[in-house]
Amino acid sequence: MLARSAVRALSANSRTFSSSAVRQTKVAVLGAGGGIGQPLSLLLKTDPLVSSLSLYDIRGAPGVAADVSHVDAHSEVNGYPADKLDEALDGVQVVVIPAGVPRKPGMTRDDLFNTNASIVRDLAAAIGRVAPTAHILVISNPVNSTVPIVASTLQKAGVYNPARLFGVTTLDVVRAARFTAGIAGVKPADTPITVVGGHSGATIVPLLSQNAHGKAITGDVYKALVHRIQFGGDEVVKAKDGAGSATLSMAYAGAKFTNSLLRGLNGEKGVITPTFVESPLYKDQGIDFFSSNVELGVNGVEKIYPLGPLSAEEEKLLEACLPELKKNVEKGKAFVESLNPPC
Ligand SMILES: NC(=O)C1=CN([C@@H]2O[C@H](COP(=O)(O)OP(=O)(O)OC[C@H]3O[C@@H](n4cnc5c(N)ncnc54)[C@H](O)[C@@H]3O)[C@@H](O)[C@H]2O)C=CC1
Ligand SMILES: O=C([O-])CC(=O)C(=O)O
Repeated sequence: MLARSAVRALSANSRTFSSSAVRQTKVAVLGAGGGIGQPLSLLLKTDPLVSSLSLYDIRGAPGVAADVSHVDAHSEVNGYPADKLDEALDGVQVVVIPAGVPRKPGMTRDDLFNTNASIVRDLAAAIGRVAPTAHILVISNPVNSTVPIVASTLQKAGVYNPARLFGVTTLDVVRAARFTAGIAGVKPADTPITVVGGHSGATIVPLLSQNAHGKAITGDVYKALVHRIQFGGDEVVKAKDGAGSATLSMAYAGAKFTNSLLRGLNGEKGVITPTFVESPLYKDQGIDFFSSNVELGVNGVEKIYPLGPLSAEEEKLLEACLPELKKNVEKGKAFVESLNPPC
């Protein structure tokens, strides 16, 4: 039988081993009381790479936290009301932001700008102050503008690191895989589709030709598939008929992207997925942010991949994407600059 002191030493060692083998991460959700925030918080609670969850909202976060905290996963959960943003951000390494208003039928994502721009800017300023090295995952629309708003806000605060800022475009990737698989009669796992550009209508560019099943889809079926991927959000807004936009599929996509980032931060190699980041790909055309395949690693963005071979149709989609994306990105940057123009 082992002496009691030897047992204590062994269990101390195994604790040390397990905590260094898998880095556990404190994650905050800002907007945790909302349609996306609630199911996203639940899914993050079940992610073994999350050690602690900080749930913040101007309404209802302590209740959501009390509820989610009963799930028998190991992470601890705390909820913070409107006046406790700084406490919610204390010590977090990853912040996911689904705060802001969703669309109603007849609206574009850009119609959300007037309300969501200042919400996202204020949250970014708090992150810059309290958790300046956190990785920030922006869900709030219009993503094409809210990501530049976060970047410019952090830049002003002198703490911007482009390797740590991500627009979450995973729902486009999820939809592209699902819709393509449905047409091809295969599993979504067989139709991983790279989606590039931005996250609204014509700025969403699915590269179907890079997948064997996607490439086989042509003519009117191809056109309808591209339209459905680009306007999948509108499909949900219409079906919800005034009650908001995609929440459950977005929570799934948000949890999926967060898990990819956490795996990268943990040192896993080869974690590659599309995300909207500061990118060199179209900087020569004045577009600072672009979504393409990105390798995620210990520093966040490790490598930004070029688009690869495009079909003639995809070249045209890209041509339509770039001017609209440029406008959206510039609008976000101008919003922050206009508040305090550079001398
Ligand atoms: N990136 C993407 O693919 C997608 C983005 N979205 C966007 O996500 C956002 C949220 O959508 P839903 O959850 O459906 O809306 P929701 O209205 O159900 O929830 C938003 C939550 O944000 C909270 N909030 C508002 N101001 C806040 C602040 N200053 N600080 C913290 N929390 C604040 C509200 O109290 C509310 O609980 C919308 O802008 C929507 O367009 C939605 C689907 C997909
Ligand atoms: O369509 C919306 O407003 C919400 C969204 O971004 C999406 O579902 O892709």
